[in-house]
Amino acid sequence: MILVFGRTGQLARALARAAPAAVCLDRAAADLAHPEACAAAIAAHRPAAVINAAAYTAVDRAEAEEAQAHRVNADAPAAMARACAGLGVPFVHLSTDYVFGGAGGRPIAPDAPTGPLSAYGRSKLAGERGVRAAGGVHAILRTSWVFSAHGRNFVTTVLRLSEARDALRIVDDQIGGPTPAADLAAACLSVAQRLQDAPALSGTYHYAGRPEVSRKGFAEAIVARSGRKVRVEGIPSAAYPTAAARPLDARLDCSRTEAALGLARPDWRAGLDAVLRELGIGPAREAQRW
Ligand SMILES: NC(=O)C1=CN([C@@H]2O[C@H](COP(=O)(O)OP(=O)(O)OC[C@H]3O[C@@H](n4cnc5c(N)ncnc54)[C@H](O)[C@@H]3O)[C@@H](O)[C@H]2O)C=CC1
Repeated sequence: MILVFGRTGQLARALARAAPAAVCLDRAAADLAHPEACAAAIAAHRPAAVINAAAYTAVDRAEAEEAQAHRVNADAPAAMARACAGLGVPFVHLSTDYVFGGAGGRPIAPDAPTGPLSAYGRSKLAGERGVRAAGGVHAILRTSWVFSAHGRNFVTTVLRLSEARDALRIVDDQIGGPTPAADLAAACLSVAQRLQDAPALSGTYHYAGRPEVSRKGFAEAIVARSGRKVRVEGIPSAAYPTAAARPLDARLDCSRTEAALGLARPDWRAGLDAVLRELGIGPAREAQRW
């Protein structure tokens, strides 16, 4: 049995859909603000593998709640990783492009120097370190720009705003790889399986959708493929101040993931069309811009 921390988030929902036999724990069953409760849950369920799909993901709010973000994103995964190491079962943990500064001008390799710009990024980086320090069989999957039909994400936000406005102002100087939650879930399950057979594959991997795109380009694709009529205008990040700074160039180099794990990068356009179908929005037949 696979044990999943998280039940209502984007990734957790996609995991539950892809692996109906998985046991998914919500906050009432295991609150990541109490790391010892997470370790106890692992001991109680004695799973074959553990995937941590829960996290403190309120990037801007984390600036004012760094201690809480650290507990959830660093202390809890470290406790989970130690519990997994004790049982000898693989632990799959999710991390983020926000552990990087994003000024490199080229896709970022997994062993590139980190340099988070935000409290959220620092908390996720500390989580990575805690997971590695536990010394067990593990994979840290860094991903970016996750979207699905559920919750607040870039796709659902653009769709919501496009109903109410004539024009959207979207930053055009941030680039990255949008990642469908469904593909990310499949990747997590695949990695969990591979680690059971080949623990030496333990390590840090990048998994993000392709092709790389600016936030504005992503918004344009959402508008076009959903048949909305709203205009998309580009603005610099400097014109859209947020509490937390974001990396401008968050392209993740995923070649190690492809070579070592056989996981190809998902095409986010296909994932976007699937999300639009799930939401009953369409048709996604506008002229392909790529
Ligand atoms: N959403 C994104 O664009 C990105 C996400 N990630 C990472 O991917 C992973 C999955 O993210 P999503 O599914 O998009 O996040 P989400 O925000 O959709 O879901 C997070 C889940 O964690 C749960 N949670 C928060 N605090 C908790 C606590 N104290 N105890 C128990 N559960 C708690 C929430 O209830 C929610 O169900 C996370 O590790 C996140 O840091 C990485 C890069 C980008």
